[in-house]
Amino acid sequence: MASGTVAPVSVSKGAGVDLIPHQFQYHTTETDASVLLYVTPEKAQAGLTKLVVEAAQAAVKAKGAFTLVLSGGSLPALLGPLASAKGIDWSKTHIFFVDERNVPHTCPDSTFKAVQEALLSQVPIPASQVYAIAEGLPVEQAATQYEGRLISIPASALPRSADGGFPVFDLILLGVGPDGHVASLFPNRPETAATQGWVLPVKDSPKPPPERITMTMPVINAAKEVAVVALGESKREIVQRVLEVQALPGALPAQLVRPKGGKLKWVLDVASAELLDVASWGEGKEFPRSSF
Ligand SMILES: O=C(O)[C@H](O)[C@@H](O)[C@H](O)[C@H](O)COP(=O)(O)O
Repeated sequence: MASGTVAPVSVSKGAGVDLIPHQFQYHTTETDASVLLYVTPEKAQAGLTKLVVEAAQAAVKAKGAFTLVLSGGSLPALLGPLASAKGIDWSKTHIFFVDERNVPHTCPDSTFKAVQEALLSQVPIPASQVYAIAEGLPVEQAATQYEGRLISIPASALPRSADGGFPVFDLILLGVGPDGHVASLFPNRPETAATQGWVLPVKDSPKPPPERITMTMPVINAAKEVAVVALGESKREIVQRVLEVQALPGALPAQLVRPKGGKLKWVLDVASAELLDVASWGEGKEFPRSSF
């Protein structure tokens, strides 16, 4: 099929459908997102690795540094292949956490611990370039301390956005919870609606553990690129709601993820995309698409 032609996209679960990864602009009432749709979680993981490598190479070429921001949950377990990927200069890479549980780094709940085990322990990244939260502080102080560390990074390595002076990270990898939360920005919570500040404390989080720090939505939306990674059948309802259902502002925080000057990608597999009305993808909309 010639590239650029428009045709309905049918997504069938399981073998026999070779939906090789391609990118189409997927316009819904809610979100203009590029969807990277993979047949299996393994292919999605490979696609995610490629996405990170490409962002790293572009950033280092442009400014000599790559700033990568990670989420917790199931995301760290997907990062292993980055350790052997060609094209990432770890001496120029800086790792941050879009949110983090306010627990010791040795605690099983610690996202830093999960990322350390899955990736950082296998790559030559200088410890000073991994921005873990301070341990043992009250959560308000942990948030203030983390924000202070970000603010102290020179704009040469971490540029600031024109509107609001928020940090412009090169790539932020988000997960999405069943209630549509991203980072530790939960539905209808004041932190989610915050328009000021870079890092906020979260208490009584609906998702345990209860105390967290989180970057704010303006920081997420200042990024050059944001990828929301949602794989597997358990994500299919929330993926369909976020991408296809109009919700009140703040009710589905993932719908607030709209990087102003950047790219937004949803990394899905057939299982998580199963409920999407993909047939409408072809209705009168131009889909720059590779061949099937
Ligand atoms: O620290 C956290 O809990 C995460 O940052 C959180 O935002 C996570 O990304 C979502 O809850 C999805 O988690 P799963 O991918 O494990 O469902």
